Formats: sequence, C-alpha cells, structure tokens
Amino acid sequence: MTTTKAPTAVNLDHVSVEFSTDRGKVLALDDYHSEIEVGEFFSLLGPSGCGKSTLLRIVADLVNPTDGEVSVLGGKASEARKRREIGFVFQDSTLLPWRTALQNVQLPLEVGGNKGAKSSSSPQDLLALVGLAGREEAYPHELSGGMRQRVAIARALVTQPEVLLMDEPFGALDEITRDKLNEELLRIWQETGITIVFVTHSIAEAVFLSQRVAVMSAHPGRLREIVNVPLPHPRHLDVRDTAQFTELAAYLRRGLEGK
Ligand SMILES: Nc1ncnc2c1ncn2[C@@H]1O[C@H](COP(=O)(O)OP(=O)(O)OP(=O)(O)O)[C@@H](O)[C@H]1O
Repeated sequence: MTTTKAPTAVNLDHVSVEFSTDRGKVLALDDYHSEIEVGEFFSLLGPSGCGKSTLLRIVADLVNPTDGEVSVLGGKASEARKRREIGFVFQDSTLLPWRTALQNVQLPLEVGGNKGAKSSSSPQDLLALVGLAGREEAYPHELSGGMRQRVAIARALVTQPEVLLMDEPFGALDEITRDKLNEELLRIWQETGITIVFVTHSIAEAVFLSQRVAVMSAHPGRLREIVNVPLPHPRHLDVRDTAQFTELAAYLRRGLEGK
C-alpha cells in the first residue's frame, strides 16, 4: 500500500538559535525539529523561556536560525512573508486606538495592498466570522479584551494568509472568555482550513485546540516530544470532562516535567 504524505506548511529542520547579548551568548533553541502539515492545528507547549516565541518568529522571518533550515509552504520564510502568506496574532491585540474595529481590520490592506483575486473575505465578513457583526464602528477602548483579540484575529486573516501564527493570544484573558475564544478559534480553523501554529503555557488549552502538541523544555529550548491529540472534531468544551482528555493532559504534564 502506498501512503501519500500530506503537504508541509512549515518545516523546521533541526533549527538552533543563539542570541548574542552583553553577557555573552544565549542558546535559545537547540536542534528543534518538526514538520507541520497544511491545514494542521499545531501547538508549542513549554515553560517560560523555552523558545516558543523564537520559533514563531523564525517562521515569520523575524529571526534567522543560527543553524538548521526553515521552509514555509515549500519556500523560504522571507518569500512567504513577502507574499503575505503568514498572519500573526500576539498576546496583546496591538490595535490602533484611533481606528475603529473595521478600520483596524482594513489596515493590512491599506499598508500592503490587497492580494486581489485571492482575497474573498471582506473586513466586514471577517468581523462577522469572529463574532463581531454590528461592532464595526466601535473603537478599541469600547471593546472588552476578548473582543479586541477577536479584532486582532480578523486583522490577521484579512490578507488571506495560509499560515496563522498565534503567540499566547488568549493568555491575558479571564478563563471564561478564554474558553469561549478557544471554541470560536476551532470553528474559524475548520471554516477557513488555515494552518495554525499556536503557542501556549496551558496544557488544557493545548489539548483542547490541537491535533498535535510539541512539548518543549527550557534552557536551552529543546523539543521533548510531539504528542498526537486524537480527540474527534468538532470539539466542544465538555470534551474536557472526558477520560481521554484527562489522560492526554496528564501525559503532557509528565512530558513537561520530563518524567
Ligand atoms: N532578542 C533576544 N536577545 C537575547 N535573548 C533573547 C532574545 N529573544 C529571546 N531571547 C532569549 O531566548 C530564550 C527563549 O525566549 P522566547 O521568548 O522564545 O521563549 P518563550 O518560550 O516564548 O517564553 P515565554 O513563554 O516567557 O514567552 C530566553 O532565554 C530569552 O531570554
């Protein structure tokens, strides 16, 4: 029997990153390796300082690896960035306070131009997709933290990227809002078919969202293990009450502790 290999969205091929600081060199990442498939929901889970943000920054072409290779959609990360195939959502929504929700979502189109035929979702459609229909004219200070993150997600999607990088996007939100946005993000992922690389400290969030989780250790940042999450889709929050979820979470916890 022949098996067809799924196309690769992101290949991090034995990547190491060393930063030079006033106090000498810091090995932030040591020989990290993973291949992320097109359309996959992949999470990076690990303690503070294990290099999760650095990995996202490599994929976004904001940091160059000292060793190893990175490819995005089969080419260089820099080319994917220029073609605007990469979207980024940070922990803080980084919205412009003087622009409305709609104007914030429109901003990447004004700055970099529209990709033309490929772009089929309007900023209005995207605000509806993230659950903010009717709030187009609201300014960031009139929105809750969760709503601001929704705007940031819509803004990241407006150039129709193939790969969405999310760096602890819900880390600053209360638990109830975070739960709701977790469910909504899975819906958006399924509706758009986008590849998501998601950074989190939270074991429960990683299990709930991901198809696979890379468990990392710190100082220097290393990959311990990549764990499959075979929970069926669509997933709803009550999946967290199942024995399978609890077992996976316990397995990841032991992995983080190096046991
Ligand atoms: N520009 C830089 N210059 C020097 N050291 C850096 C730089 N960026 C990151 N580091 C160091 O690299 C290591 C990994 O940092 P990184 O931010 O990637 O970790 P992280 O896992 O995302 O942490 P957190 O979960 O706290 O955000 C840390 O030791 C950090 O201090």
